[in-house]
Amino acid sequence: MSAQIIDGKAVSQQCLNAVADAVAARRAASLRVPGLAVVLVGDDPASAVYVRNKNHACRQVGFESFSYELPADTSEAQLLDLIDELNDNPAVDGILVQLPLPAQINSQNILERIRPDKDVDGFHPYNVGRLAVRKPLLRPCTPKGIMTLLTAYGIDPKGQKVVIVGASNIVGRPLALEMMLAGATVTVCHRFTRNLAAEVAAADIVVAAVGKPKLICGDWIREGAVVVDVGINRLADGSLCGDVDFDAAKQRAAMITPVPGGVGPMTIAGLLENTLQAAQNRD
Ligand SMILES: NC(=O)C1=CN([C@@H]2O[C@H](COP(=O)(O)OP(=O)(O)OC[C@H]3O[C@@H](n4cnc5c(N)ncnc54)[C@H](OP(=O)(O)O)[C@@H]3O)[C@@H](O)[C@H]2O)C=CC1
Ligand SMILES: Nc1nc(=O)c2c([nH]1)NC[C@@H]1CN(c3ccc(C(=O)N[C@@H](CCC(=O)O)C(=O)O)cc3)C=[N+]21
Ligand SMILES: [Mg+2]
Repeated sequence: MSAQIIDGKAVSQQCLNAVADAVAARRAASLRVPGLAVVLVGDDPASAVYVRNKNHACRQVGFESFSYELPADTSEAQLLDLIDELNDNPAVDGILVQLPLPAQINSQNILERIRPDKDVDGFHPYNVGRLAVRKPLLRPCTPKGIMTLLTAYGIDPKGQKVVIVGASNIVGRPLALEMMLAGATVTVCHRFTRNLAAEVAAADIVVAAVGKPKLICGDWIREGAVVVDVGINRLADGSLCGDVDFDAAKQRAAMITPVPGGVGPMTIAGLLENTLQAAQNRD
């Protein structure tokens, strides 16, 4: 048996088409075209790829996109000034500051400076808190994208045992909240988890978000489980690979997301949906 491959690229395209239709409707109603500002500090090549993908998606849906590429030695004060400017710019509906930031900048100070209603990453403590109390406003893009992808494939986490490997603020932790909200029984694994293989083997749905190539072995996967691979690891030969040993896992899973073409495009779709939502909320 070989798993069905979950096509994140195709589902993300449907999401982007829906956003594009909404933008066209706004234009027809003489409403503002949504604007997304993306800020990149330094010249991390992987980050530059994401920024390019985001700009491309903005063009595709008809958003206005503002791109800021600041030198690696930018100070925290300079970046805070830019955030203030974007917070006050009425053409900007969403602000995304690409993480990680250089060491001289305290990321949390930056994230907390972004107006919560323009926080399309959903990383501001206000938006995290709204999700935690089950009243989400802007939801973190990768967890949101994963929930959309599962829904598109008819996978309902309600009552299922979901095991999330990774507990970061940007993926694992908010995904645990999303899954709880959806009625799953959730286990979150991290560096101090004692028997990762046993936790994964108990899962109906496994999500890997660690950043270590092939950390999750194929023979850990329960027969018939759903596998969602968030990891984006660049190998020495330049190719991309996830956190799951894909070829082995697909022999056991019922469905599995590939890397690339799985969760990554859904993150971008989630970001553009959030930006549209932020614009609608500000009308
Ligand atoms: N496809 C997409 O759209 C996106 C992909 N990514 C990718 O996902 C991956 C994870 O990103 P991110 O969440 O930012 O990463 P972080 O490095 O912020 O978090 C990694 C998490 O994994 C845990 N961890 C580390 N080693 C182990 C281990 N051996 N066993 C179990 N848990 C472990 C850490 O535990 P602890 O908390 O104890 O330190 C931490 O919670 C990366 O490859 C990144 O590039 C990220 C965002 C979006
Ligand atoms: N403030 C902030 N918000 C983020 O959402 C954020 C961030 N910082 N820092 C880095 C991570 C990573 N991330 C990805 C987004 C899209 C793809 C993506 O589009 N991937 C494609 C193509 C990848 C490629 O070809 O390189 C795919 O998986 O098919 C990947 C990774 C967002 N992140
Ligand atoms: Mg930092």
